[in-house]
This record gives sequence, C-alpha cells and structure tokens, in this order.
Amino acid sequence: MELQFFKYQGTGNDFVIIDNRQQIFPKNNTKLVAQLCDRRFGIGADGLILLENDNMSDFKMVYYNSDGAEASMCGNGGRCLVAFAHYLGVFEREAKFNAVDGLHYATIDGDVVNLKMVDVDKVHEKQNHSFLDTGSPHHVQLVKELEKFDVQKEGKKLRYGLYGQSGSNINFVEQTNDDTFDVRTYERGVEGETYSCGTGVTAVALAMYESGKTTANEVHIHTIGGNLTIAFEKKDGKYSNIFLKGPAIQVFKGTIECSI
Ligand SMILES: N[C@@H](CCC[C@H](N)C(=O)O)C(=O)O
Repeated sequence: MELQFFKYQGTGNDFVIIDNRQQIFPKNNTKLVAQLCDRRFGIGADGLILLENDNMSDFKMVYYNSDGAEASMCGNGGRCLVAFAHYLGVFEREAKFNAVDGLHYATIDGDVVNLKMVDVDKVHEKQNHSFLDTGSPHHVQLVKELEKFDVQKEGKKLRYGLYGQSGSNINFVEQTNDDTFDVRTYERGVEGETYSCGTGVTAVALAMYESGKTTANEVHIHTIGGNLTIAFEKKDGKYSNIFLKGPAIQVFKGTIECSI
C-alpha cells in the first residue's frame, strides 16, 4: 500500500505526520510505526503523529514515539501538528485540539506556533534534580559544561535506574543568563538524545522558577535544534497558562510503500 506522509520539524525534533481523518492508518501496528521512523530503513523521525477528527475540537492528536509505542504528550509534535492542520485548512487563526493529556489551544503566526500546555500542580524538588509532569514525565538536572556532557550515557542510566521500566525523559540544563538556559534531553521511547523536547523545556522553565534559579515568567531555552520560549503564571503553588512557543516547519512530503 502507498502511504502519503508529511515530515515536520520543531527545533529539530522531527516527526512523520499522517492525515488519518479517513482512518486509513493501522493504529496498532507498532512495527510499522517504528519502521517509518527508522532513519535507515524508513523516513526517519523522533516520532509519528496522526491527525484525526474529533467531535469536541478542531482535530485530535495521536502520538507515537519512534520505538512504535503510543506515548504521552509531545510539545514539539503538538506544535508541528498545529502547523500541519493549518496547512490543510482545518483552522484559520486559533486551534483547539484534543491530545492524550486533554484539550490544547494554539495560535500560529507564520512559522511560529504558540501552544498552551496542561497546568502543572506540583514540581517535586529532590536533592540534585526536580521531577514534574508537563504532559510527559521529566527529570530536570543542572550540570556544568553541558556541551561536553555525555547525555546518552547519563540519560540512559537515570531513565531506567531512577524511574524503572516505564521511565522518564531526562533533561540536563546549564544556566546562561537570568532567564536563559541551555538544555539537552534524553527522550524515552527514542532511547537517545533528541535535538529538542517541548514538554522537556517546559519542565525546565518551571523547575528553574520553582527552585529560584530564575524569577522570570518568560524563560528562553536554547536546544541543539533551536530556540523556544516558555511563558507561565504561578498561583497558589500551581502553574497555569503555560505556553510553549517556537518554529514548526514542513520539511518535505511524499509517499512510501508499506505492507500493512
Ligand atoms: N519530544 C516530545 C516528547 C515526546 C514524548 C516522550 N518521548 C515520552 O515518551 O515521554 C516533546 O516535544 O515534548
């Protein structure tokens, strides 16, 4: 069968996106998703996203990690899906869509997508790291000399060692200014470092605010793949009106032959 696909990237976090409004995609075929995401035997991506119809909102997001398993929320993927839905003409200015963690709102201005993330009730502060859920689980840890840091080795160790089989994504952080941080992320389900992680940089911004490293409500993050801005409010110990903003770009489109 010939499958039409689109390839998007959001600060270097890259995705295969498929228009599944006609329910053409075999959603339980883990092997097929993994093969499409494979960088040597497939199209190559950190994850695969299906755009589907939703009766409560403009569209629905179904997200898979590159290992083929359906996963929790993907911030950069959400931003890319908004850009794709806009390209298809599903919405004009403001989008409302359903994802695994609930309803999201977003706006698009040229290539830049501003995505509202779920509220965060608790940041767990530990001795040398923080842990929080921004739609996906995230470990946040400050390190020195981030550029030279072995993200693959240390990320993998913490992902399984501290969090067991279900695991967590692991973010390593270095502060470069009052409101600016460099971040590198080891993503579970990709089992490696990605160029950027949207729920990850959101977690970093909140964790840095919670621990007093910054007093800014708008935090700028540099990732390997580009820059993202996170804006938020804190009221009664809880974080709300959290927005993740940055570019989301269509790279190419095509068809691939696959046996379904
Ligand atoms: N790249 C994503 C996060 C995707 C989910 C993650 N790998 C997990 O399994 O928790 C993002 O931009 O948020």
